[in-house]
Amino acid sequence: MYIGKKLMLLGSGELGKEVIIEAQRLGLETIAVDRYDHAPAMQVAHRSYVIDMLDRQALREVVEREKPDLIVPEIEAIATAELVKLEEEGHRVIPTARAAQLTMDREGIRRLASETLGLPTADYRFADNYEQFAQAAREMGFPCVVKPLMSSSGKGQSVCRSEEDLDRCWTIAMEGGRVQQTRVIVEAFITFESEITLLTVRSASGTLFCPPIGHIQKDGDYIESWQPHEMTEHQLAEAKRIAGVITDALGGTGIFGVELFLAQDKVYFSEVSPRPHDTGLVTLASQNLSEFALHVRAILGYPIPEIYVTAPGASRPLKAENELGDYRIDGLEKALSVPQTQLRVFGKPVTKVGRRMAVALSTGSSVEEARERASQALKHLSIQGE
Ligand SMILES: Nc1ncnc2c1ncn2[C@@H]1O[C@H](COP(=O)(O)OP(=O)(O)OP(=O)(O)O)[C@@H](O)[C@H]1O
Ligand SMILES: NCC(=O)N[C@@H]1O[C@H](COP(=O)([O-])[O-])[C@@H](O)[C@H]1O
Ligand SMILES: [Mg+2]
Repeated sequence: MYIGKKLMLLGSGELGKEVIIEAQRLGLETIAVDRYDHAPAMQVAHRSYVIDMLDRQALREVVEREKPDLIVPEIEAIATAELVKLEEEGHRVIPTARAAQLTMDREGIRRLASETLGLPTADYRFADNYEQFAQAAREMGFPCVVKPLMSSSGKGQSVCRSEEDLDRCWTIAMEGGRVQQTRVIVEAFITFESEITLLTVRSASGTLFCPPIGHIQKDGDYIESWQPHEMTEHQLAEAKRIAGVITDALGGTGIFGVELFLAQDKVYFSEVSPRPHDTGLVTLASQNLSEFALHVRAILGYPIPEIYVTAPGASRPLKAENELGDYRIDGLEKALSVPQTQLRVFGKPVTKVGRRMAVALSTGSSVEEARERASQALKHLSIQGE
């Protein structure tokens, strides 16, 4: 068997599963790492390890044991200081160890974007304890958005609507972060018309932008995405400018999900993932090369001659409503009877409230048709306890 290089994925969820599949298509040997066993990407990788990825020593041990050519972070919560050291010692971290470190928590990336690069963002304050938090919220005004520094998919996030809401929001933030810490960010609430992810690829072919992906979020997590999203010429130009500036500052090669809010006359930078983005799952159906294929091509230094939408597409994730140790997903047959529709079932070992378990992907002759189909397909799916 020809195996070119060894790729180690740090984080092995649904996004990583697709990365591993694409890596294997180009002949790579793949290793999946995560904090729990039987994670989605582990089910398709050549080998896997279960470690606490926030533990510097555990991370070093697995890297030294496998000596991968490429270390590919898939989630934020990794001991990124150790990644910086490993990079200094000659290991290659995607896109760069500094990018992983800056985006690991909200403070690094927000200060870089706003204070160093001068990109437009919501006003914000950081707070270390309840008193500072209450003061920050009053300064931002109500409503404002409260988030733990290290969390994703909306965990620990809430909108604080009034003085009376402070206690509730503080408790949510303290209970929802990925690590035990009290520091939070309080952001001014932006009333936007729509929000997008501008997938941006840094590659041997230069910096390329995918057509914009529109999405809707509920409780800080995405519930629907579609591509392409309609934007004015001015909005698109500004979105590309912002994405170009932030991805140049992070450097390296690979795909980045640049999250932007589109308001009446302004485009705001929200955050960036230096890796495939959940809303970009739609590209599995709608693009000539998915965001996962693009990530792998870019990090291997291969050319990307063009990126285009093959058909307008939409995605709808299936989220669990209960915590179940043993579960099955019902309704696949009906969902797959919807025209131009595919499913990805992630194979996560257990459900949790709000956990994304599968996704419906549809295309159509218009974004509206694709959205309608994905929503039809999703309605057929349900999660049952065994
Ligand atoms: N300042 C804000 N004003 C208005 N809405 C906001 C603001 N910040 C976040 N949101 C809403 O909450 C969503 C999630 O926020 P954010 O992307 O910061 O969270 P996250 O936990 O990092 O999510 P993910 O990791 O899935 O990208 C945004 O996409 C947006 O819909
Ligand atoms: N917004 C970031 C995102 O979507 N990340 C994706 O979710 C997985 C964690 O899922 P889990 O919490 O269900 O284990 C991550 O591993 C990644 O694939
Ligand atoms: Mg986000």
